[in-house]
Amino acid sequence: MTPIVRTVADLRQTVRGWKAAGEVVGVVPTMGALHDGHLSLARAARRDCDRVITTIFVNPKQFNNPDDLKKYPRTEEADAALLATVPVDLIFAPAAEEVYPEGFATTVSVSGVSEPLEGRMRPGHFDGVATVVAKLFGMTLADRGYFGQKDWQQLQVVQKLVLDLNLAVEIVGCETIREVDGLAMSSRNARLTEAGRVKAPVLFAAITAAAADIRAGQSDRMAIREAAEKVRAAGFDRVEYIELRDAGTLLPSDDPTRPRRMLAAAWLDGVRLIDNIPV
Ligand SMILES: Nc1ncnc2c1ncn2[C@@H]1O[C@H](COP(=O)(O)OP(=O)(O)OP(=O)(O)O)[C@@H](O)[C@H]1O
Ligand SMILES: CC(C)(CO)[C@@H](O)C(=O)[O-]
Ligand code: BAL
Repeated sequence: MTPIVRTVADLRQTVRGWKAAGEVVGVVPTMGALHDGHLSLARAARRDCDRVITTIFVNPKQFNNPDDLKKYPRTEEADAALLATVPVDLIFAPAAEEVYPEGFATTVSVSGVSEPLEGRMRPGHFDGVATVVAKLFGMTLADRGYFGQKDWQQLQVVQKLVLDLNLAVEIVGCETIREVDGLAMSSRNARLTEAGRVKAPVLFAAITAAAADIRAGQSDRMAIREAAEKVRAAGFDRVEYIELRDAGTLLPSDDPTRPRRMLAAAWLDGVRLIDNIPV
């Protein structure tokens, strides 16, 4: 079974041994409740690195909604069994007090790219993410960090964090793993009702169609409006946003010569789903 380490001191001791032997260390940060999306990151790390650490930590600082934090699934035993199939070398699963001991007083805040979209809808969320990711890099001494494109804005925030703070971590963005019907895998999908699960793939289908229409010459605004209508007509409770943005800055972009990304967030069955695709 994969060793589960709970303290930074124990983690450091193991990793220092690896580093002394000249080994390259990869880290896959997660909040647990693992699925094939997470495992694809762990497998990518396994291919590239001598040693792979998966962190499992439901980071209270990035939850702007206390109910969401309370309901977040915790399935450590099943997670460890899945990670043993990759396999990874170590699971780091600290308690909240280990990560944020009494007197903890630092917040890492990445301006600009953190602000629109998810940043606007989930105030404080990316400060929590940037703070914990900076800490996880410091704790694990990783050479490479693996993140999913499903959380596209998070990936841009982490890239900027590493650039601005000169962190010696190479960030690897891994493509979104989907269910056969197109729904992006996500731990929160487990909270959908059976009927909701049937409707959920419409989000991906609608943005895929909109991106194709834009490439074929339809106006950005019209294509996005049609996508939002499809999502609502499928029975989603609310579309928070469907936006076409510059893929790097996440600012509005009407320049088709630059890489652009369509990003979406919508509520179904009281569950907030997000997705994004290149345009
Ligand atoms: N379907 C997926 N494909 C690729 N990477 C993914 C996928 N889902 C999550 N990841 C990545 O796994 C890492 C950990 O994500 P996290 O633990 O939040 O899982 P999640 O399924 O996205 O959960 P949530 O329901 O909170 O969105 C992140 O880098 C995230 O982008
Ligand atoms: C990167 C991360 C593990 C930080 O808590 C989290 O935001 C996530 O699971 O995507
Ligand atoms: N998958 C990003 C982490 C979060 O939703 O809080």
